[in-house]
Amino acid sequence: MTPAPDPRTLLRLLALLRPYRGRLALAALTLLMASGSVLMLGQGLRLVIDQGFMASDAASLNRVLMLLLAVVTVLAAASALRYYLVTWIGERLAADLRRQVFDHLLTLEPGFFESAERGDHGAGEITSRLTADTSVLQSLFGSSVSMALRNAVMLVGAVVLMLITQPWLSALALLGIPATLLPILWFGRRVRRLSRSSQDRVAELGRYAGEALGGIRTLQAFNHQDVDRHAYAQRVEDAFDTALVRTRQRAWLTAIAMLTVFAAVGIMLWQGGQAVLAGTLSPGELSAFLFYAVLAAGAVATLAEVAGDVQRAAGAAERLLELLDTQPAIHSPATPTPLPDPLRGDIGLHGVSFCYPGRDIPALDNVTLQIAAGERVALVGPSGAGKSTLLAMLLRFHDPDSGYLTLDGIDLGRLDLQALRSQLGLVSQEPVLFSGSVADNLRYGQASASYTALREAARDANALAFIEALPQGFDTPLGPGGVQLSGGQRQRLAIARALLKNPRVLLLDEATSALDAESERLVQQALDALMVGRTSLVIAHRLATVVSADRLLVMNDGRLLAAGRHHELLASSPLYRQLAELQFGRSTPDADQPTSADRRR
Ligand SMILES: Nc1ncnc2c1ncn2[C@@H]1O[C@H](COP(=O)(O)OP(=O)(O)OP(=O)(O)O)[C@@H](O)[C@H]1O
Repeated sequence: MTPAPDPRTLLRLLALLRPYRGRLALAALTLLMASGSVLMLGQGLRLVIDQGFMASDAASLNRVLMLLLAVVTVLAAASALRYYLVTWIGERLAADLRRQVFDHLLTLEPGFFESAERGDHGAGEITSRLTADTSVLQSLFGSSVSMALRNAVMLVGAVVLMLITQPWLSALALLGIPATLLPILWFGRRVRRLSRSSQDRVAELGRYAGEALGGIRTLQAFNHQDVDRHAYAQRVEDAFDTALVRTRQRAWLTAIAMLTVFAAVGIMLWQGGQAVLAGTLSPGELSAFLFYAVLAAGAVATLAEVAGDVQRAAGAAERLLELLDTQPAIHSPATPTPLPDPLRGDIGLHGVSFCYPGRDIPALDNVTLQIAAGERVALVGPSGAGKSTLLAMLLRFHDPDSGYLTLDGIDLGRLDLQALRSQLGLVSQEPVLFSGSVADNLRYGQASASYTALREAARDANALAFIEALPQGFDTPLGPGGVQLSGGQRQRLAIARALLKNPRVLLLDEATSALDAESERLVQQALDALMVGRTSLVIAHRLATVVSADRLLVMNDGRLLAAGRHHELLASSPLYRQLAELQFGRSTPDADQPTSADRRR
């Protein structure tokens, strides 16, 4: 059972409509005019029968028919305007909400989305709130609310007019309406529930097929077709069975609805007919009465249906408002400390500890570390040592549980978040490229970059040749439906993007993915160009970086175990020796290779 909607939620939704007060008032007016016109039709019917047909008065008949034509014209105009205004308001509300929610989502820290993915709602839940829940609200305000109001007005109007026409027959009708509607509503609810479960089954079919086709290479490589064919067939039959149950109920509903509605009309005709024969009711009055009774019954049925929609919408509204109420855990301070200009780019970690929510082992455990401006530092350590977490803390994707990080001696928490991030260039292991052209993706680094600047960055990142070989060069679309790039090409685009950003500090998560020797050389050259003159923290997976870094930091289980040059660590750190042996084999590379500091000299 859905809980009753919280009135505060509805009030907050109404607050969203405040800017559109004028249109709302106009919509209410057209609604009243349309409902009033419908009610007048009943009176028109009475006059046509009593003054036209029964009195055999052609002139009256014509007059009444002309009047009715005028009423119908008002009804048509008011209904069209009402439909337009109400739909406009619904669409506008959904558009406003979508923008508000998306803008707000962009301010939330990455951890929020990760915990939502791991949570019981499942991945994609937030995007579904953005599309599905806003659509529910759009249909609530775009039709359900106006339907409810229109039917409420008609119900009240019809009942009043029935009572005026014939009180005792009205009493009979008012008892008859619930008796007629109850079985219909009961069946209707069942059918709706079954429809929903039928839709769920069909959605499950879509999900299954999507996953199977999305992973078609793996599926075929493992000869999994028979299992999938069988599993899919079972789901299809499931969906069919559910649809059949629904159809059976729906067939019953149709029969019962026809039977009860016509029985009720029959009873009223019989009772009303007696009154007409006795001369206490005119034939026109009886017709108008029946018209109102059917109108009232229709209004009650619609109201019952809309009540369900409102409850569903209340759930959607609550979820959306909850999202809007989520405060970003990571934000800029009210009065941020300005970054020094020029920024040196030295970094400090002071007793930093951090544990991911829901994990009890710390990802970083009391790490203290100073990195000088311009220093090239490589982070090494086994998988899960906390290397990526350390980079993420510098970007303030997470804040430490204890301790603090500094840039040029200033606590990161005291800096404006955008100012901080504008000084950090991130090239991750599997760079994310967005839909849009190559140029659009490069301009993530610098929105206003000229074509010449793009070319220069691409050239320094060893990406120019392959970009120019693409069908439309810098304008080639990437992402879904666009051109697919290789791992090495993506990396070089990401490097060009970081070059355009021109940050003081570079955070590199080197690609471990199987780059061939040529791509690896091109990527490494590009990285070397990128690192010149900047403080760089590199998660090192590759031999070249390990030996050429100014300093290597050995991490394990979130702790910083040792720091030093390659040959120093070979002597002092058993873990490093072990890692080096794994990477280089028994024969370690020439320890006397020049470091970047040497190269600069
Ligand atoms: N988003 C997350 N939520 C929960 N735990 C996480 C998350 N990211 C990382 N961890 C955990 O934190 C620890 C450190 O992970 P981290 O990714 O920093 O290690 P790493 O040294 O970069 O490893 P790799 O070299 O494999 O990328 C691991 O135990 C990991 O399981």
